[in-house]
Amino acid sequence: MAPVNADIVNGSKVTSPVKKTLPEVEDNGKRYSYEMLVETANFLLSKTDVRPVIGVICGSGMGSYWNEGSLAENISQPECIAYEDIPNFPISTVEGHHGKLVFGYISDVPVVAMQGRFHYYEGYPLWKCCLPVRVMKLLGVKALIATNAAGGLNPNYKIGDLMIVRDHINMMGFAGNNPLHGPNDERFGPRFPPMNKAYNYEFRKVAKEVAKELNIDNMVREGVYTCLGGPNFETVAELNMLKMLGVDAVGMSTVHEVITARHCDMSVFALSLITNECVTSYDHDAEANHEEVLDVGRMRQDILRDYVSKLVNRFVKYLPQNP
Ligand SMILES: O=P(O)(O)O[C@@H]1C[C@H](O)[C@@H](CO)O1
Ligand SMILES: Nc1nc2[nH]cnc2c(=O)[nH]1
Repeated sequence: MAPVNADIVNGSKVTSPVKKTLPEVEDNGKRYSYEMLVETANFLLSKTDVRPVIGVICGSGMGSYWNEGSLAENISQPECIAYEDIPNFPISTVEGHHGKLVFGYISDVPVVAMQGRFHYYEGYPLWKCCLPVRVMKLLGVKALIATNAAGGLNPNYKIGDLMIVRDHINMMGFAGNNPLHGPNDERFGPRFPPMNKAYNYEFRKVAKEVAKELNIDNMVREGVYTCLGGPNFETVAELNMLKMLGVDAVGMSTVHEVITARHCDMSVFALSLITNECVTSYDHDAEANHEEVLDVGRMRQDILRDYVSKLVNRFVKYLPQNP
């Protein structure tokens, strides 16, 4: 047996890249009330004059890391608020991830973008990962655009493709892990919300039209996304099971955000960037890795920025009007 690495055992010379002080993510079962989130929303409204109608969640490689050309970095008249300065907000713990809300304008539409999202694998319960979605609702946001990086399971998908999410399979929910688990506050939405129209039909239709206009329809697909808890990537057997279930792309986010958004009656559009091919054979040498995810994000950031900017401009006419 190989000798134990004494440097690690005695802890004196550890060179691990892990941050020395890990952030606190435990919530000790404490839930945040409607009133606490109103306080958070009022704080944000007091810091900016922007009154966002569309919320954007930037996935890995789409502005959640420092990418100058990304969508998040190209919001006009930006006003940024760090998560750590926002009352009741979690903080981003993913190494290299930004953690800020960006208020401003995309195609002249007032928006708020999350530059860095919260993942279950960071240690946050699902309801806390989705807390910003409820805050967006209280800010007046009517539609959510959630983007993510995902592994392509559909054999026709290529690295760098974009997948409009038609539907999802809530794998974590099958095991009872749901962002709506626990007491329901009707001020957000009903106890038993439907999910069969989770991804807005008009938005998906417009997204396909815009893909044609931008001449990127050859790389834009439409399919089913699933979220697993992560942080490990999947085994060959797991991926083959998901394939049988009809999953086209696999990631670690979005599903719970979409459930939370639909619960409070926001319209939803979601887009996956296919960053890697899911390995469904034991003969295949490739291994999924986060660097590849980021590299493909960088490679596609200009296209994503232009695509999502145009979508924001077109979605605006489908937003529900105030009574
Ligand atoms: O935030 P998203 O869903 O884009 O991030 C995916 C899932 C993991 O955080 C990461 C894996 O590389 O990409
Ligand atoms: N679960 C999962 N998340 C990803 N995010 C980017 N690629 C992948 C993948 O292959 N699997």
